[in-house]
Amino acid sequence: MQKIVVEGGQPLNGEVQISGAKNAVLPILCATLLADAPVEISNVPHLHDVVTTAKLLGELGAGISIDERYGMTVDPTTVHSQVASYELVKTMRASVLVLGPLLAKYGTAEVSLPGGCAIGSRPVDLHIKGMQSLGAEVTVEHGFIKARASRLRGARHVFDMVSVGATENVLMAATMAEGTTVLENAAMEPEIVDLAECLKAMGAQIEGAGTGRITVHGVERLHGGSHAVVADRIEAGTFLVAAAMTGGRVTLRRTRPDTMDAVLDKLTEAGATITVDGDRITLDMQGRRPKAVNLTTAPHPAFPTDMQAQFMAMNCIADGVGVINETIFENRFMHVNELLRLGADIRVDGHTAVVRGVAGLSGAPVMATDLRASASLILAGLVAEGETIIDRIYHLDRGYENIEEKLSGLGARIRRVG
Ligand SMILES: CC(=O)N[C@H]1[C@@H](OP(=O)(O)OP(=O)(O)OC[C@H]2O[C@@H](n3ccc(=O)[nH]c3=O)[C@H](O)[C@@H]2O)O[C@H](CO)[C@@H](O)[C@@H]1O
Ligand SMILES: C=C(OP(=O)(O)O)C(=O)O
Repeated sequence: MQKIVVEGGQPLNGEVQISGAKNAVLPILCATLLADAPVEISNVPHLHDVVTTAKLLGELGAGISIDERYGMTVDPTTVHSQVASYELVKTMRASVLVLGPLLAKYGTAEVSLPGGCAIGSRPVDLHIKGMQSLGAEVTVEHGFIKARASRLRGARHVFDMVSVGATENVLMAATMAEGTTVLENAAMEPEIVDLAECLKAMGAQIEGAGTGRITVHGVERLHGGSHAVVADRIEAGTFLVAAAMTGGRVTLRRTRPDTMDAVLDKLTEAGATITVDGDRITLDMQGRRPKAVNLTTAPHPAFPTDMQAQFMAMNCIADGVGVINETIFENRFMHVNELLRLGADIRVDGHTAVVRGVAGLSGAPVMATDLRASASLILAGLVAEGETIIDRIYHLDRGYENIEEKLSGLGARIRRVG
């Protein structure tokens, strides 16, 4: 099995280009199922999850073509199946996002229940309730969500809690429903705005994406179109934390700074000088040690749960004590025990982790448990003395494009072995 080996001690310096967002491209690829002609998606990141989604769309019958310039064209006109198998859904829970498009377009969908994952139980009840509000008959049988509706009907739907995936699924379904849908307590993440932009390019009528109330006027059909995926704010944040932890100076190209307020504020609080120039973000730490920061994860625009593990790694070597509250997922502290193996001082009590900064970490073999946990271990490895060997990096390949090449380009000593 492949591993990543990091030798700590190099401050990062230089420029790096940020890829398209994993959490935007996955729903967008599912949304292409709604169209009645090919849809071209550009700025597609090379990620394992994108390959899995392409396989899923292919299984449904869609034609997929890929060009070298990070472009992907999905031709949904050949779709002949409305069944998403357990084999694919279990490896990537975002597969559940084909439910809304298939149901809206074909009046039927059978999608395997995704099950939980390392970070929490992750139910899909809110997705199901949303489809029921639009008039679908939904049952759960033999591990599958089975949904039917001759045509979905627009409705007012209030989400019980803020969910990115449920908002996306119901938004996609509503685009082809009869009449108007109003989604209240909708998630406001930038990836939802990007999905709505893509749907609009396909002819959907959507207002209010990026706010808590999204209004959708259903249309009879969606046509082909083209869309460029928004920059990955989590990848960008991960590189900024890497620069801050190593006392370096790094410029990110092709970012969307307006989607990153909470993360940029926390990095400034940690002592970094941040400069934004159009789509470029420069972080300069001038060799200083970061100051510990307190943070609480919450839905956008508050601090993202997908950056919690990386900031925990930074607090491990920061000056002072940082208190981290995780409010989104019930089990998203799996990286703690691995960071402890590197010499960190962290105490967990329920949803709170108290991190006391230590003068230095020491490299050791560690195991990645989930995507962002893997990133936090690389970050810790960049400052640890000696070698940190990270196992189970398949998690990392789900969501980071060429991370070791990008970090090497900034001067890190990192390599993939095995
Ligand atoms: C592919 C993708 O975009 N993944 C992101 C998406 O995941 P995902 O869309 O799965 O996350 P949600 O926003 O739905 O989850 C938020 C919370 O709602 C709960 N919940 C969700 C749905 C539901 O039907 N019932 C329910 O109880 C979840 O268990 C969790 O506690 O948003 C998360 C929160 O920003 C991010 O960490 C993930 O990276
Ligand atoms: C938790 C994440 O992804 P997913 O929802 O695909 O598991 C993530 O991107 O950090």
